[in-house]
Amino acid sequence: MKPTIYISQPVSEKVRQYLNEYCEVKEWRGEDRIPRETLLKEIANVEGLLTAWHKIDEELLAAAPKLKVVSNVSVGYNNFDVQALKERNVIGTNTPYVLDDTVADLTMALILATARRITELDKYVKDKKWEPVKDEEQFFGLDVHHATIGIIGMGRIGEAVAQRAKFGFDMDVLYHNRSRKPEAEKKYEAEYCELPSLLERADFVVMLTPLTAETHHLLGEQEFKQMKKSAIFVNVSRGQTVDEQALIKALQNGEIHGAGLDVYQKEPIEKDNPLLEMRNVVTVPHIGSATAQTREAMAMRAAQNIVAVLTGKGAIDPVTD
Ligand SMILES: NC(=O)c1ccc[n+]([C@@H]2O[C@H](COP(=O)([O-])OP(=O)(O)OC[C@H]3O[C@@H](n4cnc5c(N)ncnc54)[C@H](O)[C@@H]3O)[C@@H](O)[C@H]2O)c1
Ligand SMILES: O=C(O)[C@H](O)CO
Repeated sequence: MKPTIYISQPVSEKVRQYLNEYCEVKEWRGEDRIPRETLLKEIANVEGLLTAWHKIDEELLAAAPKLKVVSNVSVGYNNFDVQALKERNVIGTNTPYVLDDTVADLTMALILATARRITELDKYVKDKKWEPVKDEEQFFGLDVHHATIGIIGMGRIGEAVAQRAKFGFDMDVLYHNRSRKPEAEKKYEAEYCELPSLLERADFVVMLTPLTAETHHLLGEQEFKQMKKSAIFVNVSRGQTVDEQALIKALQNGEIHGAGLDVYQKEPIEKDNPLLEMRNVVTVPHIGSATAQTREAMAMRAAQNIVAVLTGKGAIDPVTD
């Protein structure tokens, strides 16, 4: 008999067909995101759950006593209580590698858009304010090429950003990571720095660590003060790796030049968040991996993880801590 799984978010026909080969598939078909109470009821008898954003904690695991695997359609798994999964012998999986280039592209887009004021000046043109001017200084931005990038979290995506920065834009690459990466140092002529030194030297500070207890508010008031006044901060990791109030203050006080943001303390961002009023801040709605090809690859990888566990082969991408 095939194991039953639950899919709490839309997947393509191709992914559904693949899962159907190995599993009885139950699926959320509502217009909106599935409410948690509904999810808890739906998973009462399933062995696998494919999800992307639900909190996977003791309450959810207790509601699904037959569960063997929770497969996240996401590389970040800060929605998992890993200890609770371990205690219940449930395997958690994520989707590394398949999204690295797409997220790195978005990171470079945020760097460029903020430095060259793309969204601000796009609005200016579309607001029909463009008139012949004597002094074009009002349109000036900052150079990205040959500047110094500081990558905090030199993992899979961090390296994909370093590759673009080094070979696409001739940038000097500094990085801070849990451990040194000699191969990356060679490949991108990257220099390892302690955090304060990276913050002092980088023109572009890019946050790419996972959200963990250790990285929660890794950047706060003191760290923004350490950055150059001309620095641009880019966050593509998780909103909570940064103290958002401190970021807002640093921008308001001119302690940094600007910010490019894909992630926020609260998502969707609150309508009265001061970041939304700042011309020097580029905001996008958590779209790091949001291309059709990459989201399909992520969903397929998540499906393969579920099947691998439920057919006894062992997870391809188990999360361990
Ligand atoms: N915005 C988006 O749409 C989007 C998309 C993909 C990933 N992400 C985020 O990016 C994160 C990174 O993804 P990845 O695939 O590169 O992960 P990864 O595990 O390959 O890399 C993370 C790196 O951060 C380092 N790190 C961890 N804790 C640290 C600390 N305290 N100080 C310094 N370095 C630390 C690790 O050593 C590792 O090298 C994900 O966990 C996710 O939160 C966001
Ligand atoms: O961690 C991830 O994969 C992204 O944030 C996608 O949601």
